[in-house]
Amino acid sequence: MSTSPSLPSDHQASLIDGKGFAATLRQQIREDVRTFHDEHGVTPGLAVILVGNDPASEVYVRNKAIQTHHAGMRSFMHMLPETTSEEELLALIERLNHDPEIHGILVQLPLPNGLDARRVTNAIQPEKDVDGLGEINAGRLAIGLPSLIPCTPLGCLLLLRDQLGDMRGKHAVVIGCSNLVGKPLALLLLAEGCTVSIAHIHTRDTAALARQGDILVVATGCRELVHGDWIKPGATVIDVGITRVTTETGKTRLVGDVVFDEAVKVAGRITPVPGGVGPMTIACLLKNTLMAARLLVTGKSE
Ligand SMILES: Nc1nc2c(c(=O)[nH]1)N[C@@H](CN(C=O)c1ccc(C(=O)N[C@@H](CCC(=O)O)C(=O)O)cc1)CN2
Ligand SMILES: [Mg+2]
Repeated sequence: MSTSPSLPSDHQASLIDGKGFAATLRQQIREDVRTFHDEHGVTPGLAVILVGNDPASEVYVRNKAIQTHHAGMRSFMHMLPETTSEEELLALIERLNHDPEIHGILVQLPLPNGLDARRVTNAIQPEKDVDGLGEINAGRLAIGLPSLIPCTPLGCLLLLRDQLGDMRGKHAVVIGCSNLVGKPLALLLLAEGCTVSIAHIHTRDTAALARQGDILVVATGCRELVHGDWIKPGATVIDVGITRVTTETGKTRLVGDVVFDEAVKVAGRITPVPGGVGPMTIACLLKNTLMAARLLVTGKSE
């Protein structure tokens, strides 16, 4: 791979510190939770449901519980066996929907085979759907109404706003069109005034499209898909991928969807993996939980 003639040969992108940004956001949320409690006498409560024993999911839900407590909110964990039926899961969600101490509910994904994620996610009361994955919140986002926004795309948006400010007129290329990240993020960037292109499995020349992006977001789950020569010199690159790989020495490390060592020589700014987008996901979950509590208690979002 050769670097662009428009960049000095020793060019290095600046790193977008998602870990630091998320820590600051969590501290702000902690203060807002205290103020909310002082004003309304209510402590926001988040219910997290994990079905089965996926090791990565177990780590994520444990971190969600720890960070919920740190933010001054109440955490309610429901660890269900792999054998849980859809009816049992739906019955639990129905109970949580009616529980006044619970303001946010999420079901950790992926669900074990045999459980219909769409049906389960849709059973969550839209006002408590802090993952923003139900059809009501997804539909509201699509038509530009206020909604609970999925946590990872919200995290990407907050990082991009912090880095770039006004994004009107910028060409944002989003590679990946999942309901969890790519599609909602494309809609959020459209609302920011970007011209948005979405690349997916059938896109003819993804590299050529990617090279047009002032902003390039990669959320495919396909490790190190994007090479340095896919990136427009000076572009802002957001790498959403997280894949754990085992090195020759037997140790494990995380890699993104972007070949970092190549991208860093071309991009203007880039999120590292780990420490980029990942930490924003849980910080934004806490933000959504406080927002849901505020809406449920006061009927207002601010
Ligand atoms: N119901 C949901 N399920 C899943 C979501 C989600 O938002 N809602 N997202 C992911 C998993 N996830 C949270 O649930 C998550 C992923 C990554 C991180 C994170 O902090 N990553 C770190 C690295 C952590 C590590 O060492 O493994 C980083 O990138 O720096 C937090 C949360 C799928 N499921
Ligand atoms: Mg490759």
